[in-house]
Amino acid sequence: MIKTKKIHVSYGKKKIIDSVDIHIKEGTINTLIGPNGSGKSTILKALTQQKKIDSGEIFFKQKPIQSLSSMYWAKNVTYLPQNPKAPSDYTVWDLVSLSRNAYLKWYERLGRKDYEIIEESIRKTNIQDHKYKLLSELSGGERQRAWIAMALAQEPELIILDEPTTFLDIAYQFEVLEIVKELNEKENITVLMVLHDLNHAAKYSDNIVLLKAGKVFAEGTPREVMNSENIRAAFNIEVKVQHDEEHDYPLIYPIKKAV
Ligand SMILES: Nc1ncnc2c1ncn2[C@@H]1O[C@H](COP(=O)(O)OP(=O)(O)OP(=O)(O)O)[C@@H](O)[C@H]1O
Repeated sequence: MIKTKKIHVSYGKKKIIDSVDIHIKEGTINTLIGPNGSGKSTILKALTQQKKIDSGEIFFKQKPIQSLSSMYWAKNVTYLPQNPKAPSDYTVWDLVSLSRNAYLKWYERLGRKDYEIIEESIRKTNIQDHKYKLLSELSGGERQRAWIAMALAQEPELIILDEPTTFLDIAYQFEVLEIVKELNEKENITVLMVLHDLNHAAKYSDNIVLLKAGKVFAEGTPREVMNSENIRAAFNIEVKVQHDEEHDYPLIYPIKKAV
């Protein structure tokens, strides 16, 4: 679905992303991990054309992204930044309904199908009890679900999430990631996200891209990427990685900072 070929990105004279190749297969969950400042958000911004690349190519379904119209992009790809902002007088329903604009001509109003999709998105993200509440009245976890409902109502093929679990307690973190997994499995939405929690990345991803200083240090399945050598080299910490029979993904136990 997305393929990058040797992309380079800078801020001013400072090179941030250095020859990065990423392959995102349709129908999979992909996670970028890496230390602070390794370039995860910058890659998401490059993929969503908010940050110009110096060189290289980015393809969405084999087409160069710069050749795609903003309307095509709005219908197919949703990007949720780290701290998405909406007017404080918006209710959950108002927020979710915004997504349907991509499907309407300027003179059209929401139709029956739009209402159905809005209600369904609210239901699937389990936020129906709060749908007429102001966003400012919600907890962090509820607000995050409202944003995911908005993303879903857009009926995208690809959802891009930058740290969707930041500021959430452990229960909400799981809830949000379970919703993401469900959207992937039931709606076949491809997911690309940034996560900081290595165990969450290992549990929820089909493919992990480990970044270090703007380069891809390792890429592959959680089992391929999440080993103590890779984690030590990228994060400078000692970890124990366990593969037990019960879990089909590696469990990572941080031990201490590496010396
Ligand atoms: N607007 C900007 N102007 C200048 N430098 C920037 C800008 N945004 C990011 N950078 C720099 O680019 C580098 C990569 O930042 P980026 O936000 O992509 O990293 P990240 O891996 O997402 O980090 P974090 O885990 O802390 O969110 C950092 O050194 C950062 O200081």
